[in-house]
Amino acid sequence: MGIANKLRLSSSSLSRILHRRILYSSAVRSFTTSEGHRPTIVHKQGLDILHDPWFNKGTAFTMTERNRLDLRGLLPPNVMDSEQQIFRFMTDLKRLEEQARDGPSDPNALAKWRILNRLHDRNETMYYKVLINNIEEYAPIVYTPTVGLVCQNYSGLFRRPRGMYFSAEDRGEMMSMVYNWPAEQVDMIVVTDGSRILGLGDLGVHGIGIAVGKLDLYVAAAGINPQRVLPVMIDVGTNNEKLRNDPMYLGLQQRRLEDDDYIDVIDEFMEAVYTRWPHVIVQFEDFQSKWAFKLLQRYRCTYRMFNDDVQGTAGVAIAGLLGAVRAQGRPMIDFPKMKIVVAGAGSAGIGVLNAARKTMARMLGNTETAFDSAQSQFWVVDAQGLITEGRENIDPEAQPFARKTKEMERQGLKEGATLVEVVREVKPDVLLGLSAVGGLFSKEVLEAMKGSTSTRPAIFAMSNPTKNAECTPQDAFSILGENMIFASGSPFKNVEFGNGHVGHCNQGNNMYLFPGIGLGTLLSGAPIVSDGMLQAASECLAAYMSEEEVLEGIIYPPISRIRDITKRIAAAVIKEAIEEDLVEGYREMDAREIQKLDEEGLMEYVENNMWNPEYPTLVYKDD
Ligand SMILES: NC(=O)c1ccc[n+]([C@@H]2O[C@H](COP(=O)([O-])OP(=O)(O)OC[C@H]3O[C@@H](n4cnc5c(N)ncnc54)[C@H](O)[C@@H]3O)[C@@H](O)[C@H]2O)c1
Ligand SMILES: O=C(O)C[C@H](O)C(=O)O
Ligand SMILES: [Mg+2]
Repeated sequence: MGIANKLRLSSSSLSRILHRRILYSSAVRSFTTSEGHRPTIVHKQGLDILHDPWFNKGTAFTMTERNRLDLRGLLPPNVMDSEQQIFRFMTDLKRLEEQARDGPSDPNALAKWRILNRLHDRNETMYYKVLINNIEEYAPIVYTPTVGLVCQNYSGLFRRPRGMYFSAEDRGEMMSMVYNWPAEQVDMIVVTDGSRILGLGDLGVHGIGIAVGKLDLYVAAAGINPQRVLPVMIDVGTNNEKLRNDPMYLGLQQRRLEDDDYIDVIDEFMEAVYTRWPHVIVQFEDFQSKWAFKLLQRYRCTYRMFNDDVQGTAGVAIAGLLGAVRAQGRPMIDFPKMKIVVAGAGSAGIGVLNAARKTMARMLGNTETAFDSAQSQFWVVDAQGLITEGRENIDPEAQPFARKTKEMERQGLKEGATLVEVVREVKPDVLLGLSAVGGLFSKEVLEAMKGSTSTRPAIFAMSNPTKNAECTPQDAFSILGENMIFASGSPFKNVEFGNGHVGHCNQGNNMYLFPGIGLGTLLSGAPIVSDGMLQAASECLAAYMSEEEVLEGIIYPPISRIRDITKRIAAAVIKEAIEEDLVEGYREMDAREIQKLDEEGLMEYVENNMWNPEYPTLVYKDD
């Protein structure tokens, strides 16, 4: 009996296997003959070779090979030898044993991530079906908070590369490198430089995990076709000394580029991707605040881009704050009366402050006095305490929110006052944290919130991941009582009071906005993401919760409804783009056809353009 019969193989599978064996034996021969390094001929390039277990060397491909085989940009920049690779692998293996022994609160989180990641590599359709059908259970694995742990352990977890890497070493090469990506069309890029990953600081090239996680939500929530998403890591070095000295680190082991050197790299990246994919949308993610604002200003009028931490977070926070107003049984229009203390004046905190001030001013009629009046509703505390005009070297982004010294004196507060002092004196309606400092809302601070003049004080502990949350819902409800409103950036369980009542823990995370902003922008064809489009997204989220829900303290939807809310947000974004005359069409739909759609038509248009994880029938055709 022949081998094919024995194994029940078709003749074509058999010839494929024999062909591989021939290649393999010739590969082995070439490395074992006395001639030493005689090259092996391969007939593959790019991702095909990385996905071929016979030829793949992963991070051990030399720079010459990366150039010769069109691999440039498809691997993290640090070239390793096989000894280093094995060291990395073994360390990871041992770490798994340690984690099982002394692991974090969910000892299975990383194991679940590994299993899902392997499925992602094997079968995209099945992966997204699993994710969509179990989004509540697995969003915390592929996204916040586990994605933070993944980035922290990325040198060990790295298996198959996903996405593209552009590094400081690639200057002058990016325009050609971008063609190494196999997809002819890319709709959505999420890019990071790894400088501020969640509240975990500078994780350098390992920050790629956050771009992968955000794009998972683009596919799961917004139905962006997974063949048309691209996670990108721009490696300009790292200021994390531990990583720079770690032999397992996958990125450039040098300090971060600064000033014009840094801008040149980002400019070159933007030019390269927009040259190949002129309609792509680029979401900037987890850039340290000093660059987040500058890059946003630099690109937002020329490219279809937005910064999720600045703009997405702002929209989600506004929707939640309006929910907190409604939860008091008051109309949204009462928002300008809210006193808000914000802890954290970085990219997220300032983004929220700017948007909240704008929303209040608009509600008050957009006059100059309206603007001043809105401004006086905020007290901002950063690492150095309350920000006042007395602050030396004040960050220009925070300057507009610096309180007047005299006015603060009247309130019994001075420059640098502590958070607890500010809360005690101001008695705010809302205490909102975007500080990345876990436990910042201490017992003392929460006790001070008891003095709030609101009938339903609200705590927004928005920092990620879980251990960076300013407080837990248990802490907050136990001190402030059942009536308060609570939201956190990472998911927590609701609090049971034991009397049949439940303290709702809302997840105030930009995941409720960015997928809809991206999808709406894509389907409208708008050349930029305007303030109006962002505002429409935020208003849509704010209006999503019913009166009964908000009165129960539910101010954000459960994640199980993320696909529905995303669809509505996308439609609202397109509607606003139509009103602003920004629509330029998408694929076969030209601008005029989109402009004619009514609300129902818009929803249908969005729904029809969302990818669903269904297997298509495949038919073979020779080239
Ligand atoms: N929930 C969400 O959707 C969401 C969105 C974006 C960012 N975030 C989280 O927000 C956090 C901050 O992000 P960022 O980009 O603004 O970071 P950042 O580093 O730019 O800013 C952090 C700010 O916190 C301040 N700070 C530090 N210690 C403080 C203290 N003891 N008291 C008061 N303020 C203090 C710093 O001075 C700085 O102004 C991160 O944990 C991030 O994960 C959450
Ligand atoms: O990534 C998240 O979960 C939200 C946000 O973008 C963050 O940086 O924390
Ligand atoms: Mg972020």
